[in-house]
Amino acid sequence: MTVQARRCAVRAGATPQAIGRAATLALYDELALSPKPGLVTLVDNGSHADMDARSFVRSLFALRGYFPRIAALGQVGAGFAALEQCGVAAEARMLAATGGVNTHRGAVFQLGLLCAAAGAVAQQGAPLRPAAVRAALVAHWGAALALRAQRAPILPGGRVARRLGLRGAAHEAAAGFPVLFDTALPALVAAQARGLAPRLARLDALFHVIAVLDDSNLALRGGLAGLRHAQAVARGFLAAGGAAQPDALARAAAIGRDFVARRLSPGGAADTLAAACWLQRLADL
Ligand SMILES: CC(C)(COP(=O)(O)OP(=O)(O)OC[C@H]1O[C@@H](n2cnc3c(N)ncnc32)[C@H](O[C@H]2O[C@H](COP(=O)(O)OP(=O)(O)OP(=O)(O)O)[C@@H](O)[C@H]2O)[C@@H]1O)[C@@H](O)C(=O)NCCC(=O)NCCS
Ligand SMILES: Nc1ncnc2[nH]cnc12
Repeated sequence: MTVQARRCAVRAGATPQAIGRAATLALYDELALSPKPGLVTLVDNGSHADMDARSFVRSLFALRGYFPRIAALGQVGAGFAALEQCGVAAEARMLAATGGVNTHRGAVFQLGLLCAAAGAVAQQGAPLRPAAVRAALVAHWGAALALRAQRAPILPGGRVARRLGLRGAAHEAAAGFPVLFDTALPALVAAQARGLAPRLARLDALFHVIAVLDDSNLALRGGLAGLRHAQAVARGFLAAGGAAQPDALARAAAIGRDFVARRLSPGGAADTLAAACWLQRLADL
């Protein structure tokens, strides 16, 4: 097979179905990571009385058709209104599957947009590199996202973020997901390059995200003080060596107990970690 033919064959793997399946797998990568301060894992509900691993698995199952669908919309150059309509319908399916519990609303938004951007890159026949996905997101829907971010937020998290002057999900998207591309993915890649196993590399990346993200879940649950506490604790964990520490898992579990005691849950950071896992999975398509 010629080099050119091999390249085409490689890109032929970047179908909306493959892009979307990678999103579902990446969300499971996130769910399965443990310990994860304040968040739901397969063995711990964190700071949540209303959801557990079953809620998230049901949610993933309900969203299994959404991510390929929105990637296909991106592939045909759909406008933001069509993406938003697709996302709203997916949210409804998610809520129906979870009995009204908000498991992946942020992931429906963040990973949905990213899948659409990956679909647009695949349509150009280009490799699904992170920089190409980021550029496609901004080029196709950057202006619409900037307008979307100006809309008065409806959700309690978005309202708290606006009141506190934080960059909530809508603003993070309008900025081209800087924490994902400039913090989460580089931290994940650097941890793997240092030889950390996948579990520890993902844990290290999660703490890098918690340390810098304006996570509206933390602000909603703990106010600005709660958000700043979580960020400071994450910085402390990283300053002590992060997930490379010999007792990293025990330290992360102790931080989890602290977050649960304060009812803190960095749901936005969890979604951003999942998106970083998804970007890495794209390289295999
Ligand atoms: C644009 C929307 C996200 C809504 O706009 P809004 O500005 O209101 O968004 P936020 O409230 O700021 O965030 C919504 C969810 O996004 C995650 N998130 C939080 N901060 C950030 C951030 N800085 N960057 C990226 N993502 C962020 C987070 O989602 C995760 O946490 C939720 C679970 O945690 P939990 O504490 O349980 O949350 P609650 O249920 O609210 O609290 P309790 O009731 O349990 O106490 C879960 O959603 C995770 O995914 C924020 O919650 C968007 O919703 C929207 O417009 N959607 C419709 C259209 C659409 O989806 N389009 C897709 C293609 S355009
Ligand atoms: N594992 C998790 N626990 C709580 N909220 C989340 N949002 C996204 N993933 C989550």
